[in-house]
Amino acid sequence: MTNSKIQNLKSVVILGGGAWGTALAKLAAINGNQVHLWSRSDSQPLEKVLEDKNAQVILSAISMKGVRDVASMVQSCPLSSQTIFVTATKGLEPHTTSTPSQIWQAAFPNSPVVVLSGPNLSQEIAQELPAATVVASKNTNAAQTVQLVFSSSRFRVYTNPDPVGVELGGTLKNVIAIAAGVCDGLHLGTNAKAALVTRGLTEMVRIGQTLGAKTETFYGLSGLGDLLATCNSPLSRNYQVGYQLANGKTLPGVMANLPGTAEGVNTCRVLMEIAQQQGIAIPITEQVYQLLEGEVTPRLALDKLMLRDIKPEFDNFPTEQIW
Ligand SMILES: NC(=O)C1=CN([C@@H]2O[C@H](COP(=O)(O)OP(=O)(O)OC[C@H]3O[C@@H](n4cnc5c(N)ncnc54)[C@H](O)[C@@H]3O)[C@@H](O)[C@H]2O)C=CC1
Ligand SMILES: O=C(CO)COP(=O)(O)O
Repeated sequence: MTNSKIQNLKSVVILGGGAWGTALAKLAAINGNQVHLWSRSDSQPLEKVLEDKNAQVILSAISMKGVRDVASMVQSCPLSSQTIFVTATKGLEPHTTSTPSQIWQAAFPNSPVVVLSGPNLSQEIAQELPAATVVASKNTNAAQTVQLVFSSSRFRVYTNPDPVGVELGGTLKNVIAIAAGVCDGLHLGTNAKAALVTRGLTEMVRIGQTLGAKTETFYGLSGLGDLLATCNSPLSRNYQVGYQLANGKTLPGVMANLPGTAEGVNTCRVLMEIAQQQGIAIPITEQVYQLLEGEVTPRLALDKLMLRDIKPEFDNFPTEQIW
């Protein structure tokens, strides 16, 4: 272990004993950090764990529906103002449309908050396969501390100064992954899949720009990288939702048998609210939404996308570059 790593050893508490929290706890432990994985089935209350462990880094891998409750539980615990919060949740809160990092930052306005997101299918990480991720924060020192906590020979961690972009990349791609599952479930071929994923990225960038993200971030690991991983893997729960809907299953039937959380289902609904409020064109998300609501069949959703009004490829292409 290098000197910088030894100096950086931290007391890390991971919140959420699901697939991702468990995988991240193992990654943090590789470097010799003291790691405690807390879940609501833990025999010890959260307050006691955070106090006993003197947590320096608290990472939340709670699914979106539980983030606000868990953040307010943590608020009532005595913590040092130096504590770094890390959020690894990929979702949006219904009605408030808040991202998980916004919820954590509002709960702890004086503490650094870091977003951890990337192409990280937890089952592959549990199998000890190599992967890379991004830790993003406005607080560079906090991002670098978290980078050292998780970096190892099988997990390469990059820092990034655009937490909004990194968080939205991981969140928005889940909706496109549902569409990719439909595409594969209908056996539409490689051309169709490439078109879907590429236009999906355009849609992600459009939403991201409206919500204050940097466009370049979407072309990195947390955007394109995660989009590629999730849209191409049957290990993705979001992909599975789309694949099984295309094979005639109902949404309640798919959700009942899904291992863990498919955040894209809820995210899609929140995105429709945002798009309507802000006037953003998100045609793929709109068809995924109608499919999830049972308003269209997978085939009709495809036809509606293919037969939209014809238009230029890019919204704002610099005219001097057009031949
Ligand atoms: N599994 C994966 O490959 C990855 C998942 N993620 C994201 O991480 C988050 C968690 O994903 P998974 O671990 O796969 O889901 P999961 O469904 O396996 O686990 C979710 C965890 O959240 C906890 N939780 C939910 N509501 C709670 C509440 N009110 N109080 C206390 N605990 C609560 C559950 O008990 C469970 O431990 C999701 O937002 C997901 O998108 C991100 C990267 C990879
Ligand atoms: O975010 C993920 C991979 O980076 C996990 O995707 P799913 O939630 O679709 O399984």
